[in-house]
Amino acid sequence: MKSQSEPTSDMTSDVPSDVTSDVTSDVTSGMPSDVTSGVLLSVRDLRISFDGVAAVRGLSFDVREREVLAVVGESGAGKSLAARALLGMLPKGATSSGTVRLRGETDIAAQRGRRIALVPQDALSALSPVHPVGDQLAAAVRSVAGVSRKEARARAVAALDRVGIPDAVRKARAYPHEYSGGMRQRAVIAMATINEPDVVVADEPTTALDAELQEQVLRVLGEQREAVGAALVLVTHDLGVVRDHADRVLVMYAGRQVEQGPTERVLGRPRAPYTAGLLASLPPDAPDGDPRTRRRRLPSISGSPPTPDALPPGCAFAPRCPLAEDRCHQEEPGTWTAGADHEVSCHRWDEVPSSATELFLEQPV
Ligand SMILES: Nc1ncnc2c1ncn2[C@@H]1O[C@H](COP(=O)(O)OP(=O)(O)OP(=O)(O)O)[C@@H](O)[C@H]1O
Repeated sequence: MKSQSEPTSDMTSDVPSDVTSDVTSDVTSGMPSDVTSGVLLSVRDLRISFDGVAAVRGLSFDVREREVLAVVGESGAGKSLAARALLGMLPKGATSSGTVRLRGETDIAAQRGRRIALVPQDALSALSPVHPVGDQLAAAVRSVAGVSRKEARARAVAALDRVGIPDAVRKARAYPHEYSGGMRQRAVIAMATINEPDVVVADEPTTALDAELQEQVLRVLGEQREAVGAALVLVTHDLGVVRDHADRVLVMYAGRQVEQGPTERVLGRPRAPYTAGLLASLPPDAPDGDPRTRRRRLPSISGSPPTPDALPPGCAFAPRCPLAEDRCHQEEPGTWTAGADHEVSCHRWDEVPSSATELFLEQPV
């Protein structure tokens, strides 16, 4: 017998009800070409501000069918805001413009939980503490598919089993606080993928976990999104994760795109000094870290990113950039094509050396 009300059917419903989804308000007219070009999700000139201060400043990118797009950058770059905009889940006080289209549709909020789903940083925020996990998954199923309670329940247990929750029948009856951190994050992945969405947005999904669990959870996320054929937008500050898991990468700094393109191209031959700086900062013990960093002290990009209300003139990265020259401090760079499907926003992109990480390495002692 159930004494509590039905659990929420939408994993995003724990988000404050004051979220806005006005990002879709500026709808491009005409027939969306992305519907026929393998582009699932199309973002154009996304801008997000708080009290007139711009935190995301004109972001455009596409997510294609089944691809993994990583969004990477330091803290405050605007990654989470951009990710939330994809789901029509901006925080209170945010104003936005630009276009987000999912398979040509602009009413993203209506598609949340079915065609697009979130794996948040903190699993507890996605799960109700007062309902058993299995009930929450079953409710998510019933919100989309006209199936019986029994069938929804069976799908919930199967989903928990698929993400590697041992004794899924019993665990389905347990509450979130009875799960370990890693298990909770698996349950949230099960929740995000149970309705076979087209796109999963994972916002730093392993931040709260230790290193071993991080790898496990990323593996499970990869397996599940492949199993349901979804694309994945993976927000991370870790280029090691990008290299291991992403087909394409969007590098952000101070609310703007710095560089985007296929992971191999962007990390193999970064054209923006900022990307090179992030690469040079990969820990020396990272399996794919630049071997040169192992011989020297771990470098980092000196200084810290500006806050949105204190952006420097010109390129926001210029004060930290070893290649900055006068115009970098005066004019914001446009966007150039550096190769097939490879864009860069840097005045000096074609002068960045092939050994760009060297720009940030300390000299041997
Ligand atoms: N609710 C909010 N109210 C006011 N400003 C906000 C709010 N959320 C974000 N911002 C501003 O937007 C900036 C970008 O935030 P965002 O969370 O997208 O950064 P991020 O790149 O995801 O960083 P992190 O890796 O630390 O999560 C913040 O530094 C802050 O200045």
